[in-house]
Amino acid sequence: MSWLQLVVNTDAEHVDEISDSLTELGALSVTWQDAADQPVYEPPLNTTPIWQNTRILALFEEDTDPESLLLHFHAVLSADVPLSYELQRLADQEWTRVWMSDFHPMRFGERLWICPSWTSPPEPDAVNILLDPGLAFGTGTHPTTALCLEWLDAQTNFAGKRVIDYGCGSGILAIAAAKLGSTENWAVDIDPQALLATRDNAEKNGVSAMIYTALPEAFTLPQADVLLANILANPLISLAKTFAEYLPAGAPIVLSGILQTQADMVVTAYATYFEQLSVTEKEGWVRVVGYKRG
Ligand SMILES: C[S@@+](CC[C@H](N)C(=O)[O-])C[C@H]1O[C@@H](n2cnc3c(N)ncnc32)[C@H](O)[C@@H]1O
Repeated sequence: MSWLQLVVNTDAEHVDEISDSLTELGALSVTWQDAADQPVYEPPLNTTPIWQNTRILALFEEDTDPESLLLHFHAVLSADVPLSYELQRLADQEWTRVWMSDFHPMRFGERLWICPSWTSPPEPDAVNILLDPGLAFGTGTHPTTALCLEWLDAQTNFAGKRVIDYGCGSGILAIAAAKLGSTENWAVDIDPQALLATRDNAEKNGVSAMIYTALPEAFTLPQADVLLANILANPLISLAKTFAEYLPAGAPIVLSGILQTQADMVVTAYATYFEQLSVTEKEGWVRVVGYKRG
């Protein structure tokens, strides 16, 4: 099985517009990464620095016609969007191999470790999550994931909790929550591939019994104790009211995937339903944490 991958380099301001366009064009998944953190695809030396800020990876079915895809891509974007791009054929195996060379155990906060399965956890008594890179986003290398993992690590009262991981990708946040003691963890994603990856990763970590997966349209839940969502700013803003309905008064919400320049608009959208909103920055990305109003 192979995939057609469109790799787009752009500046941080245009991530949302381009990601939305790629979704509109039928991408199976759209993920992004800070180019500086990702040595796999070195930017060409003559690339304007601003275009190197962010790299968007969009995966399409293998039988997608590349010419028609590029034609439509240009048609849906505004003419002044700064970008460079490259089309690649990607086999599942290749995807895994390129990441393996750059993936090593990483610690988040005091006790949470993400370890690839081919390494030995450096601290066997820590909370170790075994996670291998795959097609779904979420290995901990991206600051947006790291911000959520650091928040999770700082929680001391997860025993018996019900958690929602909205935009679960690899399931990394739901699995971390389960390993920290929460008993019912709902992993939700628009991408069926992410739900498969989450189930697979949950099994490898021995927490399958605590993880439930669902597409957003199939997801109904009375209320949870915590909601984490690492998706882009625009979907987060659209989902503010829905998320508020999933939480009782006083329950925390953790939002990530937000550029520093977008923090104010996310805070404004959530202030209607949540209070004590705080913003934490990491490498140009922010996490917003708040508590459901009473
Ligand atoms: C940046 S990844 C986050 C993955 C993982 N939770 C992490 O923290 O690393 C965002 C995920 O959200 C999913 N997603 C994007 N928009 C969504 C939406 N409106 N509803 C549910 N999932 C969405 C994407 O398919 C992707 O898997």
